[in-house]
Amino acid sequence: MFHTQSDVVFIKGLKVEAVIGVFDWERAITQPLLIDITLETDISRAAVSDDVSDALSYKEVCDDVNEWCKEIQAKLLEHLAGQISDKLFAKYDCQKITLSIAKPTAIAQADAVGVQITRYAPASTNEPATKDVTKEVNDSQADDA
Ligand SMILES: Nc1nc2c(c(=O)[nH]1)N=C([C@H](O)[C@@H](O)CO)CN2
Repeated sequence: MFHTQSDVVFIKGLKVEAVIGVFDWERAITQPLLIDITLETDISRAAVSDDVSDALSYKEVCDDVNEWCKEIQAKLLEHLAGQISDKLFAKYDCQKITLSIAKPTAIAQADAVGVQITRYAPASTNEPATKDVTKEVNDSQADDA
């Protein structure tokens, strides 16, 4: 089958205040995060109907991501990015997600530091988009103890 279109809904520079970081002092404060998200999704229906209920609403995504960042309170940006991408695939009809999360105040000598991930929708929407490494991590932490 030939694909004749490729559409995205994007969010640039979403500002979220959340607990994030590996150090003890970071667990006691909130820090700003700057988040960019690109969701590959078919916009044909919304383009014809002009009805937001047919669209993947960037407003709803912004509200969800803001809430999830505050809830997750991740240590690593990698963990936060993986969790958010899994949640986005579980809730929204999209084929591919590119997500970058920057910490603009983490390193004084840098404008921002962060991670960017690209993930494709799992074959079944019941599966997480990221490989489940929970057992590997638990086993290796048990070995270290
Ligand atoms: N690849 C990463 N490196 C680092 C992270 C991170 O989340 N991913 N986090 C930290 C600290 O929390 C740092 O932001 C404190 O300044 C260090 N490196």
